[in-house]
Amino acid sequence: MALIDGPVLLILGTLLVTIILVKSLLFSPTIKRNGQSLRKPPDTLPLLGNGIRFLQARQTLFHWFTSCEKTFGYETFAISVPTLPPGVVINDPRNLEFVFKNESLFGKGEFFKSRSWDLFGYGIINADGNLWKAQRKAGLAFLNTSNLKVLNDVALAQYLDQTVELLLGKSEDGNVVDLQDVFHELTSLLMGKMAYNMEMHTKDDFTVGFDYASGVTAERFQNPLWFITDQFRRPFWKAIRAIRIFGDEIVAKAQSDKSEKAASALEKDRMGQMSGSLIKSLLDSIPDTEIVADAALNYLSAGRDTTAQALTWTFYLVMRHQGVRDEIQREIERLIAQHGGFGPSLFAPATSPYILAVFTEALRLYPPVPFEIKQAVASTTLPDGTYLPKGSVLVWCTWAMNRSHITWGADAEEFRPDRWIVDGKFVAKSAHEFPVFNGGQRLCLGKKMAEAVAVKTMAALFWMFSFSPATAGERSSKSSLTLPMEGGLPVRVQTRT
Ligand code: HEM
Repeated sequence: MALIDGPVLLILGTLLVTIILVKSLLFSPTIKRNGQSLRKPPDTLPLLGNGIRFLQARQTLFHWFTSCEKTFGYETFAISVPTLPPGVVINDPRNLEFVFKNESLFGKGEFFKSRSWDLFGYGIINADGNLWKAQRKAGLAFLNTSNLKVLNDVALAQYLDQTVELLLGKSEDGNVVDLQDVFHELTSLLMGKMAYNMEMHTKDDFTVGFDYASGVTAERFQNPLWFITDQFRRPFWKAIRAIRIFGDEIVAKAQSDKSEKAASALEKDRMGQMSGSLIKSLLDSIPDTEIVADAALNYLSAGRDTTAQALTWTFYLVMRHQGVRDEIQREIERLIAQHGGFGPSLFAPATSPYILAVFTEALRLYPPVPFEIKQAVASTTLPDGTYLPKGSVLVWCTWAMNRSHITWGADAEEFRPDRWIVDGKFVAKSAHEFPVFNGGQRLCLGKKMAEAVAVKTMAALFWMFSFSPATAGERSSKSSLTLPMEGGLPVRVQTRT
C-alpha cells in the first residue's frame, strides 16, 4: 500500500513542486567524487529526484535499494528528496567501516531526530554526547555477564516454560497460533521483569500504541511533508500521550521499589535481585526523571521488539527449509547426548554453532533495523573519495547490503545457514560487512542477549514441537522503524513424537 494517495497526493504534489523550485534556487548540492557529481539511480526524476519513490510502501523501497545495489555495486550514489539536504547511499563496507570508526563525524543529526523526537525523546536511540554516554553506561551495567546469566538461565527458562505450556495447549486443540505474538509476549515478559520489575504483555495498551506510533514515525522518513500531514493524525498523538504516561509509570514504580527496605533485597532469589536493574541504574545515573522515562522506553523498544521479530522471521524461514530443520534437530540431539539430558543452560551461542548460524542467517535476510541514517556533523571525505559537505545525509540499507552478491556471493538471496560455519565452528563477519547490530561505539548493546535468547528459544521449541505455516505465500513486513511481520505468523503446531 502507498503511504499517501488520491487528492491528498495532488495537494502535496503542488506543495512539493513549490518547495523544490525555492530550494533549487537557494541551494546547489556539492557532494562530489574526484570533482564529478555522483551517479543517480536510473529512475531519478528532474526536480522531484527520488521523492516519489520514497512515498511508496516500505517493502517496495527495500526492493528498490536492493536493485540500486545491483546497479551500482559498491559505488556510492546520490539520492535527492525535495525539502531534504543532499544525500548519498553507501554500500561499500570500507565506507561503512569509516563511518563506524568516526562516530564523531556522523551524528544522528537533525534529519533523524526531528522525525523520531515524538517517539524517542531524550532516549539513547536519539541521544548524542553526555546524554548518550550516561544511558549507555546504565545499559552496560544491566547487561553485564552475571546479569545475563540470570536473565538466560533463570528468567528466560521460566518464561519459556510458560511458552511451551501455551503451545502444548494449541497442539492439543489444533488451533492456529500467531508465533509473532508468542515471541512478543516472551520478550515482553522477559524485558519487563528484568529491566523494569514490571509485568508487561504484548496486548497492553502501551505496546499496541507504540507499535502504531513506530509505523507513523517510520513513514516520516519517506514523506517529506510529514510535519504537515502528521498534524492531522489524531490517533498518533493519542498513542504518543499513552506512551509518555507509561514511561512515567515505569519511573514511578521504580522509585517506589527503591524506597522499599534495602534489607529485603538480601532475602530475594537471583531473579529477584536482578529484576528492575536497568531502571535502577538509569535512576542512579540520570537526575532528570523525564529523561529516565524516555531512556526506559527506548530500551524497551530496542530490546524486546527486535528480538521477537528476529525470532519470527527465523521460524518462518526454517519452516520453509526442511534440510535446515533437520540439521537443527541433529545439533540439539548431539548436545543432549553429550550432557545426558535437556537442561536450561545447555544451549548457548558458544555451544550451538548451527543454531546460532540459522539465527544469524535469518537476521541477514530480515534485519530488524533495515535502514540507518546519519548526518555529517562536519565536512568529510569517505575512503572512496566521496566528499560530503556538512549536513549531508548518509544512508545505508542493511537489507540491501545483506543481499550484495559482491559480499555474499551469487547465492546471496538464498537462506543458507552453512555460510556461517567453517570447520564446524560459527565464524562471524565484521560489523561493516554485516551491519545488523550496527557497529563502532554504537554497536547494539543487546547483541549477546539477543543471540542467547534466540538460541535457547529455538532449541527449546524445535526440540518439543514441529511447526507448519497456516497460510500459504510469502510474508512481508509492515511499516515500522523495525521489521514486524505484516499480519503476524499464523502456524499450526504439533508435539514431536
Ligand atoms: C536481534 C535483535 C537486535 C537487533 C538486530 C538489534 C539491532 C540494533 C541496531 C541496528 C542498533 C543501532 C540503532 C541506531 O542507532 O540507529 C541497535 C542499538 C541498540 N540496541 Fe539493539 N538490537 C537487537 C537487540 C537488542 C537487545 C536485546 C537490547 C537490550 C536491551 C538492545 C539494545 C540496544 C541499545 C541500547 C541500542 C543503542 C546503542 C547506542 O546507541 O549506543 N538491542 N540495536
